[in-house]
Amino acid sequence: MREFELIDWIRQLPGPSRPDVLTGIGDDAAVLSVPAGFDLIVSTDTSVAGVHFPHGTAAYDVGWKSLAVNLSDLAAMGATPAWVSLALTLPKLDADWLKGFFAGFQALALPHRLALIGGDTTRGPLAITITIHGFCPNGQAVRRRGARAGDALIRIGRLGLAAAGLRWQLARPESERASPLLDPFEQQCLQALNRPEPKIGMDAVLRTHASALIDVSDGLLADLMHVARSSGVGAKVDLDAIEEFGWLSEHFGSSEARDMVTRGGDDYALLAACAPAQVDLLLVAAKALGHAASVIGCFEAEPGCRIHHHGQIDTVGGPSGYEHFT
Ligand SMILES: Nc1ncnc2c1ncn2[C@@H]1O[C@H](COP(=O)(O)OP(=O)(O)OP(=O)(O)O)[C@@H](O)[C@H]1O
Ligand SMILES: Cc1ncc(C[n+]2csc(CCOP(=O)(O)O)c2C)c(N)n1
Ligand SMILES: [Mg+2]
Repeated sequence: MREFELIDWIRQLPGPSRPDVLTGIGDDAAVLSVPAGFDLIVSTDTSVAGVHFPHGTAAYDVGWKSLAVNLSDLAAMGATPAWVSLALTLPKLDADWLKGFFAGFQALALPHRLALIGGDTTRGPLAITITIHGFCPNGQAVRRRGARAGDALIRIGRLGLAAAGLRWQLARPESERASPLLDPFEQQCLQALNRPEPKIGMDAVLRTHASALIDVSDGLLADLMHVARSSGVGAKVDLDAIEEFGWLSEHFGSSEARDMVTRGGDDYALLAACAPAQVDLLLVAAKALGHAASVIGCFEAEPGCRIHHHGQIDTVGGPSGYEHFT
């Protein structure tokens, strides 16, 4: 297969019919029409082999996760996704790998009516960069900066399981990392790492009831700190309210479990600030879509983040999540 054959093959993959794509793959640039009354919401995320996913990860999972992390950023704005562009850097053109990658990519793109509108293909160490575009009714995107003291802190999605999955995955030889794990809890954690479920489909509810939103990519505390700082408030997290902490403690002990839940990252859960009167509406909507959702703390006037655990209060200092270049 050659570069242009690959692009022709990508072009004929099934996609949703979207009248807002005036020109898609095949010209110097895509031509797109933003519906009247909506803001365009845009986000980019790169996934690099050995950095964002272990070497040896199944091609399907690489395709799924590269798109899932981008969908998660749009969910975290209360936006409805519409278009993606895909920049692929590949060490070689391997037809089987590409079929697997696009099967994983399409498994998310098709049900969410996402059109692939263009991209770029180059040779180099395996890396995937996706730019995702979506819409929000004018002025209604949910920002990081709207949390108020007294708001509840809600999580939508599991925390810490992906970090455990990463631990187990990195302990296996590269050649075995594309196969499932036998133990059901280990397999659940591996699934959380490789196939994060973006919290798409509750954008309207989030726009109505969330005062601030973020998705957890770097770690619960790191991303919570972004919301707290942007909003000019502080936050408290009750570790005992996160049931995964108990599950992980059984496997790793409470100190490592706490690190996985609070600093592990790769969760792609949403954190929402929400006025107490609206909490139940948000939780019901999230659970109706099958997501784990609960109140895990609250926002407070005092700046900084505090963790409550067994009646003890710790103030968060130092690195609180994943950082490149450390
Ligand atoms: N190289 C860059 N040039 C311009 N803006 C950037 C660059 N890298 C990041 N940004 C911007 O900085 C802000 C924070 O980026 P970051 O990658 O931390 O996003 P995030 O959504 O918090 O995290 P994640 O990428 O893990 O989902 C975003 O507005 C992003 O667009
Ligand atoms: C092999 C391997 N090593 C480490 C990790 C953990 N990890 C990498 S990037 C990141 C934060 C999100 O990235 P970004 O901030 O670039 O969006 C996390 C938690 C992984 N998934 N795979
Ligand atoms: Mg984000």
